[in-house]
Amino acid sequence: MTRPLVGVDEVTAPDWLQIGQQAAGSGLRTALRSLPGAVTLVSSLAWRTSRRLTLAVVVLQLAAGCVAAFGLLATADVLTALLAGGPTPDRLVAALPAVAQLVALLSGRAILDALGGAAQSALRPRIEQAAQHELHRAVADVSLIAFEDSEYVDLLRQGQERGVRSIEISVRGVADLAKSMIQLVAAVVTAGLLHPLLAPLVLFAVVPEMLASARAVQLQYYSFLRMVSLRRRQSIASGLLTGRATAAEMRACTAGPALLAEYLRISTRLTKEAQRVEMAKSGVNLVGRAVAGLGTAIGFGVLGLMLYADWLPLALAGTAVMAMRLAGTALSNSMAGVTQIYENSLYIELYTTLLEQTRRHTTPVTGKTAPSDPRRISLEAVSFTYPGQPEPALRDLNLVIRKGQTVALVGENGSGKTTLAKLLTGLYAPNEGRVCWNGIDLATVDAHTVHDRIAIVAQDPARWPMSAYDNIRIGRLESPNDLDQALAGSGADEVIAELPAGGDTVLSREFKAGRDLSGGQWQRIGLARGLYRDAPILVADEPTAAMDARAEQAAFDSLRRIGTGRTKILITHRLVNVRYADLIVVLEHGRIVEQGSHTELLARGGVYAGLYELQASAYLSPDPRAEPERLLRPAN
Ligand SMILES: Nc1ncnc2c1ncn2[C@@H]1O[C@H](COP(=O)(O)OP(=O)(O)OP(=O)(O)O)[C@@H](O)[C@H]1O
Repeated sequence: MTRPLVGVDEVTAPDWLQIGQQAAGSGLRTALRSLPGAVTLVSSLAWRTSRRLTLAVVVLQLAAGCVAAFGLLATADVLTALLAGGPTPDRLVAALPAVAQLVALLSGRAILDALGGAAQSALRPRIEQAAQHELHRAVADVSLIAFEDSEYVDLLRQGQERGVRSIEISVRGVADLAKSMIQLVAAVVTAGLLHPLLAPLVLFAVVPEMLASARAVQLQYYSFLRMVSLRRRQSIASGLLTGRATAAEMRACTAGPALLAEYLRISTRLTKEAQRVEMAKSGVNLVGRAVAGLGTAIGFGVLGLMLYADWLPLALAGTAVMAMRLAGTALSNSMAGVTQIYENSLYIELYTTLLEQTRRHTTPVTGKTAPSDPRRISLEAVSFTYPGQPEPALRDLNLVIRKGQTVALVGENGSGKTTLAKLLTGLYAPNEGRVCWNGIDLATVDAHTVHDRIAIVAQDPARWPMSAYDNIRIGRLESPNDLDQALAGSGADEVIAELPAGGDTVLSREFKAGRDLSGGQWQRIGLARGLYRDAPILVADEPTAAMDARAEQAAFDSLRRIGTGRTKILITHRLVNVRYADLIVVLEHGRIVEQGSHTELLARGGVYAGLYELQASAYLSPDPRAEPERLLRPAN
């Protein structure tokens, strides 16, 4: 097989996939045992969503089932009257009260069915909304590091897409199952009342079909689990082919045909798998139906024998046939309900697993708050490894930052600057050691109280599909601040002045009247957001990488000007901008190799001095072409 162009062919299945495989591979009995869990989840969600509607659905279904039983008994009365002795007109007249009763019952059932359907239709979207809301609420609080765990991210997508939809579908399954079970009981009891032998007879035909459809569902789910990784690659490839982010480079690199071929390769494998599963399912269903047909024939045979042996009057035999038909329909409807719930219960399991994992990735609420204006931020023997990575990104770090200091984190690509900033601000928790504010371990306080004290200006700021003003205000929506100061300090005022509707222009091309910005313009908006947030700790991670020289100068000037009481952590590769920092921390391969002021570090002549001189010489050299060798030599 050729090496995939997009992603990798996953060799090890994610943990949540194995949970699903256990469920799908454990045979019908275990599968049936998983039903109560799904029914309970759906019912409790329904109950929490709307007690009134849930009660209405239950009562109406129950009533419809009872009416069906009485309908059967009324049918027996009609047939008994019609098949009794005497002249036909007399028999017809005698049957009239039972006929009227039957008509009333049939009409009643139709009304109950309609009302039950209406109550169910009103309940279903509400349950879906409740399930979605529960999930969103849980995921909104999940620790940031969870998004670095590819298994969790995959489970999140699958559980959200399929899990929530499956809950909605299962509501119908549960309601149908309840209704048809009631009808089935009514039919079996009525048949048993007519003759005890008739009760088991009505079940004969449907059991094989039931077993077959359960097996077919298992096959389908197995296939879904096997193809998860491939399906993810398919959706990524499709996004690359049609997405805006890659549109320009795809054309400029003429990568379209290669991506198209990759998409075709993946989708062909998926199509073949789908065909294979459909064939297997058809085979299983065919066998089930053949055996079910045999069961029906045996049922009718036994009924014929009972008539022949005179164990049953003809009128009751007629009712028995109707009871068999009702039971048959009810049983196959129950089976459809069971199948629907079973099929969806496997996906609902994804939803519940997702909720569990989300809670596992969420730091429990302790009720303790982080210091509101930390005087001292300290790292004590901190190490940090990204989930699933063999090597730590940061090792054994010790560092103290004091309130009001400007601290610059410098180092080559991948040295750990961004990761360190995330640890200092409580966005990530260390695997070893402690990150403390005023001596309080951040692991012991509620995460949102830590987040409340920080502002992040990212290199690639979030591009909210909102107005330009709201893109800045989202920095602190709950307590409005001085927008003008943030606009002027970041240069975002110049960006907004050029927008067609000023600050009210929506910054997204997904909307007709929306506008997009250049990378540097977005950085100005991101900086304005950070300034507007006005938090005691500000992290600026390559905040000016895409800005022009004048904007960069202005941005660093305003970062320098902002409140002396605020602690600023700057990450930048342009060392000219960090000379004024109170503390410069130099990272190499996840370790702090130097720290001190600009003058101290230059005097030391170490890594920082080497990097600084390299950059400075690039500007100072009268003719850079004359000595390219020296400029490119790594610092020692
Ligand atoms: N999400 C992630 N999952 C796994 N490893 C990561 C992740 N993000 C970063 N790393 C790894 O952690 C190390 C530190 O990365 P980090 O982004 O902190 O470096 P950096 O110094 O900020 O780099 P740059 O200057 O390029 O922004 C690198 O080896 C990087 O490959």
